[in-house]
Amino acid sequence: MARALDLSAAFFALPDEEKAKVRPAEGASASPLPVGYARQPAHSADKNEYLLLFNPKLGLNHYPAQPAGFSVSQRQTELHFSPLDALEECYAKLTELGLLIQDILSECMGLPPGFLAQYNTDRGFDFLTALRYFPATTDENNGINAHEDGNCITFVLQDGVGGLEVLGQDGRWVPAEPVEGSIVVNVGDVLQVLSNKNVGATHRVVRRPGAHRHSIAFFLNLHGNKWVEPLPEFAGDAGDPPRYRGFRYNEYM
Ligand SMILES: O=C(O)CCC(=O)C(=O)O
Ligand SMILES: [Fe+2]
Repeated sequence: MARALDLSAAFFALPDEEKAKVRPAEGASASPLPVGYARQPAHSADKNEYLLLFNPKLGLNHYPAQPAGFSVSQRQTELHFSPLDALEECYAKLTELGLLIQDILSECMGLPPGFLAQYNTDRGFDFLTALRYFPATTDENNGINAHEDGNCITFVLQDGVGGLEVLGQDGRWVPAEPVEGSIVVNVGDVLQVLSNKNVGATHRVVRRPGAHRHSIAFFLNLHGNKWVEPLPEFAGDAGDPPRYRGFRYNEYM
C-alpha cells in the first residue's frame, strides 16, 4: 500500500505536460470510462486530479512513459520494483480483498453464504483511481462533494494528510482519520439498494491546508445488465416497503 501511494505521489509530482500525455488519443480507447490522467475542470467544485486504471490484464490502460522521473524514486530503486509491477500487484490484491469482503458482507447482511459472489461474477468494470487533492486555500476546501459511490464496494487507501469524512446516522460528518496500514471500506449504491438502505456510505473529501493529499480508491463494481432491486430479505418479506424501484445496472451507470 505504501509503495502504491509513493508511486502515485511520484506520478502526480511530474510536470503537468508530462501528466497530460498519459491519456489515449481521442477515440482511440475501447475502455468503458476514460482511462489515464485527468484533472477536474476549473469550474468543478471538486479540486483534484486523478489517474484511472482498469484491470491491467484487460490491456485498456494508458501508463506514464518511462523514464519520466516516474520509475526511479530512491525508495523504488531500493525496493527493486517497477511501477507497472506495483500497480498490477496492487490491483490484483485489491480485487482479491474485494471478493473476500463481499463474502463477509454477505454473511453480515444475513444473506445466503456466497450470495454476493454469485450475484456479482463479472470483473470487467472494476477500476482503480489514484487521486491527488490540492491543498485547501483560504477561500475553499472542497476535495470531492458529498456523494455515494455507484458501485458495490470501494476501498480507499490514503496517505497521512486526512480529509475523508463519512456521514453518520445523526447527520454529522465523521472524519475517517488515516491509520497507517488501514483501508477504508465504503459500500456503494448497489449494496445500498439490495439492502433497502440498511447499509450505505455517504462521504466527501475536505481538503486540508498546506499539503497535497494522495489516495487510491478501488471500485469493486457490477457489470452489464444485472437487475438491482431491494432483496426480499430487506423489503416485502421483511415488512419494510421497498425504498427503490428495480433497475438494470447498465442503464443506471
Ligand atoms: O480520496 C478519497 O479518499 C475518496 C475518493 C472518493 O470518494 C471517490 O473517488 O469516489
Ligand atoms: Fe467516493
